[in-house]
Amino acid sequence: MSTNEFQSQTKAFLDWFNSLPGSTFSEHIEIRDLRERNAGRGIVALQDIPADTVLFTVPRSEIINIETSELRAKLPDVFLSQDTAMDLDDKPQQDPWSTLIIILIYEYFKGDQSKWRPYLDVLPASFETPMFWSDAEVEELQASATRSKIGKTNAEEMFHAKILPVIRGNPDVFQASQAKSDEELIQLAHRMGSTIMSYAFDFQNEDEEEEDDSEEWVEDHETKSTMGMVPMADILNSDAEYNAHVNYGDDALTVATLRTIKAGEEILNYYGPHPNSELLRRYGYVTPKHSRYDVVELPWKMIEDALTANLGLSSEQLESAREYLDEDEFEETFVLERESDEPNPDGTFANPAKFSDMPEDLREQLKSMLKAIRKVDPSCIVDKRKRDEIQHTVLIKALDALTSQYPTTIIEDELILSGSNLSERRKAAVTVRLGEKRLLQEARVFLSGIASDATLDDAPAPNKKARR
Ligand SMILES: C[S@@+](CC[C@H](N)C(=O)[O-])C[C@H]1O[C@@H](n2cnc3c(N)ncnc32)[C@H](O)[C@@H]1O
Repeated sequence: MSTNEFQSQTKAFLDWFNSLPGSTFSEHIEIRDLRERNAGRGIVALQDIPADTVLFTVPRSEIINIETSELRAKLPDVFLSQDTAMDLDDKPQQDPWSTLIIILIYEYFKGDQSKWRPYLDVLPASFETPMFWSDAEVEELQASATRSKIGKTNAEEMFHAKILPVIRGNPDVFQASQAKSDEELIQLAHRMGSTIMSYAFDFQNEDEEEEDDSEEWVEDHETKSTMGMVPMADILNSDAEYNAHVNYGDDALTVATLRTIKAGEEILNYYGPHPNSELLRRYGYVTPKHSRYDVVELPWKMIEDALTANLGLSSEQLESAREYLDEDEFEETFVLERESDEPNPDGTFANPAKFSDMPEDLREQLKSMLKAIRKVDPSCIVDKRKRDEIQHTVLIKALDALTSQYPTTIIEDELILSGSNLSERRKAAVTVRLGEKRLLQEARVFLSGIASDATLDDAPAPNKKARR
């Protein structure tokens, strides 16, 4: 898109936003074209702005969600089932995700008649997330577990089950849809789904959350959450260190600075403590600062393979040992991550993240497995000291096995990244896999640092992890 076209869309959006009753937009900030650094639009400070300054205000009435959309009244049956959490007349129950996709498709088809048209015009039509990558581009992620999370097929199954029937079943409501093939509608659902993934805000149980925000509770009440598109708040880009945040007021959302922002600095929101793999999957970009949250998924199978090789177990012995393990507690994969404090209240970090221990649940499962093997064949593991040695060796071997599944080394990846003419997608993929390899290396160094005669149980206790 030409710079002129891009800027006139930005201006139309800002004029529209300023015309909304109850909206505010500080004269000390500006929406800027950041495409040169592949960041689309963003908001930049025009002068130094002190901490705790409100930058803009978005009235709740202008958010696109089930509360503000006319669709709820037009298609009560479709959205009723979400409230009652029941399937009605075999119609699939809509969830917050599918609900917002349908609402956005409805507004898209309304074209100029949509009250959100200038806002919809500044939302993206294409995406850099791996869902839209070629096979060769995905291959660049190498052994990253994120490859199994791209989920294009699942998304399309959902669109066929929940989105298409609503549109096709209500041609008078989605009038412009009649000229579209099913395939075109699926592509439109992809576009809206990806927009939601990288732009929507989650208004999960806001009122109740104040009473009790334990993770358990949130899981129990998942169906009550709603998602919404918040004009202007979603123009903010993000990084692991950020300088602004969104306050959820009763009538409006306000965005305020967390610390002094210098003239020319970008205003950055916080999308969450995501590893680069997740940032890429959801938002289509990566940043050096997010690598502190990188994770690696270690499959239990690799631990078992290392155990089998180390102890010379037969597959029958392994099977028998596995039967002793508690099925309900059994984990197939373990997440390796660094210990990272929560960001400071001003959005900065006090300390770098640091690998401080193998996952507790992995150590427990390995210990249980070793006890089980001892029951199957007492000669394998004669005493506790031997058991600790085996644990140590097996963990190192498993890390090495996982590392060897990445076809290139850390040094090779660093060389690739320092080269020129790298496509943005390749750069992102190499950054993700390199971050995972570095974490694996740190885990290995950590394990090697524990003297082989010390027990893993003597390893430093993990401190509080950042909440995910
Ligand atoms: C909520 S939107 C932010 C506004 C967006 N830049 C735009 O032009 O509409 C999220 C998207 O912005 C981009 N983005 C956000 N933070 C970024 C960053 N630090 N670097 C590069 N791109 C970023 C990514 O494309 C992401 O999917």
